Amino acid sequence: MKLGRLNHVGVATPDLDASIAFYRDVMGASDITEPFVLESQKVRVCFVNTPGANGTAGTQIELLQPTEPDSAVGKWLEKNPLGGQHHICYEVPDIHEAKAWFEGQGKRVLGEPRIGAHGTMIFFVHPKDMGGQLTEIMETPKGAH
Ligand SMILES: CC[C@@H](C(=O)O)C(=O)SCCNC(=O)CCNC(=O)[C@H](O)C(C)(C)COP(=O)(O)OP(=O)(O)OC[C@H]1O[C@@H](n2cnc3c(N)ncnc32)[C@H](O)[C@@H]1OP(=O)(O)O
Ligand SMILES: [Co+2]
Repeated sequence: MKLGRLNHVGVATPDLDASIAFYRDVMGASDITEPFVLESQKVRVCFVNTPGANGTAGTQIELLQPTEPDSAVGKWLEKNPLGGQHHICYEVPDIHEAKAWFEGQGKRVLGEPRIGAHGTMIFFVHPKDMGGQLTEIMETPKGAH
């Protein structure tokens, strides 16, 4: 498998609108997308775009507010009520090759690949098999970079 760029850091929050204000007013972010609901993950989500070098797209902060307490982010917030860093997402050229790669090393892939917030296929690898880090793997969008 060929590891691609760091696509985003997932940050869970109990209050998405307050977090948007924080990134805008405290962190000086000037490019924050409109929030939308992704039913399949039970989250309301938006992206803080950070600039890359020489005008390229940088890494994103993915702000996540659960729409239901009984969800991955809802359960995590129960233990971490202030919110904070929830997962990290790397791009790969081929999602099925990446799944076979991790499974071949005995890592627990959580469910089947599905469409994520960027419109390409994603899967998650269990944090207990990844040094404590919930890891999202995302197929690079066609034509990107
Ligand atoms: C916006 C869409 C999408 C995108 O396109 O980018 C997203 O990013 S959606 C993000 C939300 N979705 C997910 O997180 C899906 C994958 N997650 C899961 O399937 C579950 O959260 C989980 C990782 C399997 C944990 O679920 P569960 O076992 O039911 O929860 P527990 O609370 O019992 O946790 C067990 C164990 O794991 C530790 N844990 C849980 N979450 C994390 C985390 N984010 N980072 C690190 N560690 C985590 C938890 O603390 C427990 O440990 P112990 O207490 O030591 O047992
Ligand atoms: Co994510």
